[in-house]
Amino acid sequence: MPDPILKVDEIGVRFGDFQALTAMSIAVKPNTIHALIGPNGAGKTTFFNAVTGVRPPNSGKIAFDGHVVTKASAHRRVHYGMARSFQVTNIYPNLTVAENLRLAVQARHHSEGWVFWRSPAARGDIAAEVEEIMGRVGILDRAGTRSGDLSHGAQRSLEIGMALGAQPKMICLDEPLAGMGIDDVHRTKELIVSLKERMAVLLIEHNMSVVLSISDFITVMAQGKKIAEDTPERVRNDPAVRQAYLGSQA
Ligand SMILES: Nc1ncnc2c1ncn2[C@@H]1O[C@H](COP(=O)(O)OP(=O)(O)OP(=O)(O)O)[C@@H](O)[C@H]1O
Repeated sequence: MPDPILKVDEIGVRFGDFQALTAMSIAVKPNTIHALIGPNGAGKTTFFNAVTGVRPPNSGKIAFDGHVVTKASAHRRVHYGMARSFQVTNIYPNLTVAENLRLAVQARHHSEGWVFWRSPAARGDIAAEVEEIMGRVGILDRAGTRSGDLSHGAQRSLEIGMALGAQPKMICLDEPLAGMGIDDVHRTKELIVSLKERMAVLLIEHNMSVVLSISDFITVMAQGKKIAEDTPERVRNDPAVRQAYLGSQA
């Protein structure tokens, strides 16, 4: 059994007097899709923010790939191999798809201290990588399109592509299917499944049929706490999970 790439132990997040997260723990294994679900306000985004360094927790511990990152900056976490789709979304709408991706790939080379990326050979490597990413996320035919002119679905694909430019060990996707039409949902679902060949995927997603069909593990949250964690099959039949969802709709 491989060690988890992400290990979160009993973290808590408080906003003033409000305890938004209480003793949340999770272990994400390499090359798996681990989904985080729960009714609105359950604390999923707060948890993501704690994991990715947007808002570090008030208590508990977070380890990523063997490094304790509980209080580390978002930048340091990226350096260790954590990516978050919208965080690297600094998509420049006036640049083309290929130009945006080139910036993402170059940023990685730069942070690796590889100062020769301006050489013709390195430029060739970067161009090949950009092309490979566009192929993977399904926007190769949009290489020359101004990013601001992309459809919503293609823009989300570009966001994921930008995150892939960092060659992460884990990618955090916050509602990647939100606002997508049926075709884009299907394509993005296939893309997410393909990601786990190379990395772990931590996913917040409200589209339950997709979550149940692609996840290896599901953690269910309600009111800032973990209420269940299991395979999709078992989570689907868990009475506490049904109660949490029904309760939220009442
Ligand atoms: N900056 C903040 N200050 C105060 N309360 C906050 C803050 N951010 C979130 N909360 C509260 O923390 C709780 C958890 O919110 P969070 O956004 O993490 O839930 P969520 O599970 O992501 O919900 P959704 O599915 O609707 O996105 C909510 O009650 C929310 O109002």
